[in-house]
Amino acid sequence: ITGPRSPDQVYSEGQPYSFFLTKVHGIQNQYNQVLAMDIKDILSPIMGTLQASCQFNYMFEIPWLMKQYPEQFRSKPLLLVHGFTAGNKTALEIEATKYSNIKFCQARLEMIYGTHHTKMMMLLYEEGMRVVIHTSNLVERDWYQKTQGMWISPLFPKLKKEENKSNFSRGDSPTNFKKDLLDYIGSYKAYQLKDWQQNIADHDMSSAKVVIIGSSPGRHMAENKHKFGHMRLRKVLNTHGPPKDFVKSWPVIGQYSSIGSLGATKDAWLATEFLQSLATVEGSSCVPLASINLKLIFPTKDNVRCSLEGYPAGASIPYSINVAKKQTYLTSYFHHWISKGRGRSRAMPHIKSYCRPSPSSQEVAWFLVTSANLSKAAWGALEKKGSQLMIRSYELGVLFLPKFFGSKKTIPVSSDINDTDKLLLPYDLPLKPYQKEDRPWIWDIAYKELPDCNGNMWCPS
Ligand SMILES: O=C(O)c1c[nH]c2c(Br)cccc2c1=O
Repeated sequence: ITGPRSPDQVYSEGQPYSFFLTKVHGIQNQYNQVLAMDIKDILSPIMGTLQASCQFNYMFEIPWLMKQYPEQFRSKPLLLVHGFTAGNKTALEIEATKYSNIKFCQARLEMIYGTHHTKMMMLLYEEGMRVVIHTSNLVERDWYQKTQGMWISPLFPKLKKEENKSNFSRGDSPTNFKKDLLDYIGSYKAYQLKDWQQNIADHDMSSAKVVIIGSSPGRHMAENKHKFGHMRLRKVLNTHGPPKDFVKSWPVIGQYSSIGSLGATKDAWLATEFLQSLATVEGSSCVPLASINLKLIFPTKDNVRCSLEGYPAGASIPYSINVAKKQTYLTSYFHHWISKGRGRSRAMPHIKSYCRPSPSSQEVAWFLVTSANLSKAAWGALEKKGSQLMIRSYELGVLFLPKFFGSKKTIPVSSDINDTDKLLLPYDLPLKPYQKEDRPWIWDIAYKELPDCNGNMWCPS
């Protein structure tokens, strides 16, 4: 079909991977008609008759959010799960005063510098329940001219009464989606989430094909060491990852919109502990790391300057000069943000994704879309001789593994929107490495030499 599609048509065209990007204002139509959804599409009555919803996120603009729900759903119970404290928490509650259907759950953040990054919608319908795990804040500018990703679950039917009496794991999938989602939500230890835990338990999620990869703040040790963060990814790839010899020469790609302090050298965390997890293969995680080619995608200052939003796009790419100057070794890993295939080279990335592509770029051994940036806060850092993993923030993502999509060893990928039978990547392959004059975007320094596409300079105060 050519021309505008209804959300359910876009949804079915995106199966079986169900990985979509957000629509972008100001690019050619065809790039928004294929495998792209707006928040209004997700919340459309065509996707289900809403009874209640729960929005996990980091940033919220409540009046804007309410307008994204269809009129007839705006009075349905809405639970907002956030990480705000003190003044920010009060401000959020004041913003919601006039909406009597809104309730709050403040996620515990006991680790300093931790944030509640997780972005998830749980949608309870008359017809069943749907889960959306994505990368966009619930603010207008995150859904306007950025590249954002989302996984939209199937419509999970309600379990018949007698079925779910036994225990929570009734109606789970081969990927343990339901159990892992309940474990993640359980890690909040918040009574306000009890009803939604029950909603999950009450639904048949056996059709979920993705694996949950979450992060929850804390020091995770012993049997919990592989429950979250990069050790969770290591465990899942150890169990379900590619055969060692099959991917020997395959690179690993990290793509994100912010970078934390990763240590003074590549061997402090990035090229050792973190790469060890990303490069994990079936049956063993002991891979000679020096042989693995790690490629990082991060927008250059010119990518931002020439973007649809201009320099202001950089207000959502918070890489600070004080962090960057301590880790100039990263530049040798960096690659441009280029997304010609998806029409999004000028729609700056706020999506975070990781994958293991073949040298030919035709297939991947796995693909992960997540809220987790390139930071120890998000992925965790091993402590006490590797006996515990310290994570500061809440994060959530979904991992696509070949075996759960019926194929033997790989998932075919493309960035050409005509290949809708493949997993469509958010950026072009092969990647373009930084040249020596390229600089990563840094958000807290001035750019006064060249104006952006709106004729403005960037003078952060
Ligand atoms: O995870 C996210 O969505 C984000 C986390 N931190 C941010 C900061 Br700090 C400044 C501006 C934007 C973001 C952001 O978008």
